[in-house]
Amino acid sequence: LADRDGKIWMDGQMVDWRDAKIHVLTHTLHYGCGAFEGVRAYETADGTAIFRLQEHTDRLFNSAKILRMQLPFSKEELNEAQRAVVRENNLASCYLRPLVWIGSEKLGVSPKGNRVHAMVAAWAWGAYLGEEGMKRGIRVKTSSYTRHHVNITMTQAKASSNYTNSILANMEATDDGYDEALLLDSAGFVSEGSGENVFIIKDGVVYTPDLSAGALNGITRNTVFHICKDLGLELVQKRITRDEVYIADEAFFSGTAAEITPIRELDRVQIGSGSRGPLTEKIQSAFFDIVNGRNPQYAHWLTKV
Ligand SMILES: Cc1[nH+]cc(COP(=O)(O)O)c(CN[C@@H](CCC(=O)O)C(=O)O)c1O
Repeated sequence: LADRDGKIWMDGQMVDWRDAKIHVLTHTLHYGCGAFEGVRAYETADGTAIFRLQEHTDRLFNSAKILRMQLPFSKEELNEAQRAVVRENNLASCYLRPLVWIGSEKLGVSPKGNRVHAMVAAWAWGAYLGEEGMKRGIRVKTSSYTRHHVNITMTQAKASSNYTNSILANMEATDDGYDEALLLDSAGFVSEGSGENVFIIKDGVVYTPDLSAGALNGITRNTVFHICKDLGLELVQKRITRDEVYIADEAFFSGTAAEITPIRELDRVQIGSGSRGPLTEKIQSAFFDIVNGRNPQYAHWLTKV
């Protein structure tokens, strides 16, 4: 990803892609205390627009607050940086990665006195879990790694350091021939995927783990809440067990990168028909209508670049 043409917004300046470098003694590189966002821009009939930009920027600032990082830029500056990066790279649709990190003034556990930096990059990124998976559903394995306990890492922060847990879970699952991992919390209840929130559907009711299971408060998860309301589907947040997933009629992941990705089996147990379920398809279709600007009710969620 490092060797390409383009521009990256870095600490207030638009720099050439290949020049967007940091020193090897950068504090976050060693200790992982940084925060990031995953944001998507979609091509609408009215031009390219970033989906729920403000919510993502709000979460980035909340993540930084939780990590006791004082950001040197305002929310407005970060919003404008994201719009500019999409324009500067002439991207009709893309994935944006804002990142904030702690600089290289000194090492040692305490980063006090180190400068806090910010950057935004954007690039074209298709179906996170594959086009086929979006239609047919993917194969998921319950991870042998436990999702963070809510007081071991800060699960409402999209913190870089939280992702070693995700990386290991995802690599174990794909090494075992699956598409993604599903992590349980320290009490054994379903939490989320390595990079997604999870939903199941049973007898027409949509369920998702409540946030006490350590899942990130996903913006796409929240978008699904609105879609369920629009479709007249009851949505319940509750503790979910792995065997409730086995006997569900449908299941899917939600995320900015993953969008709405159906799950067709967990641990080689087929879920429902073993393919994308009918309600999942309705939710997925409603999602793409919204992000592509075809649903005027959600025009306020789209920020033109
Ligand atoms: C752990 C986790 N849980 C839930 C979500 C869904 O949150 P939201 O995007 O606000 O609906 C994401 C986003 N994962 C981001 C990073 C993916 C990556 O590979 O990096 C993303 O989807 O952009 C997570 O990383």
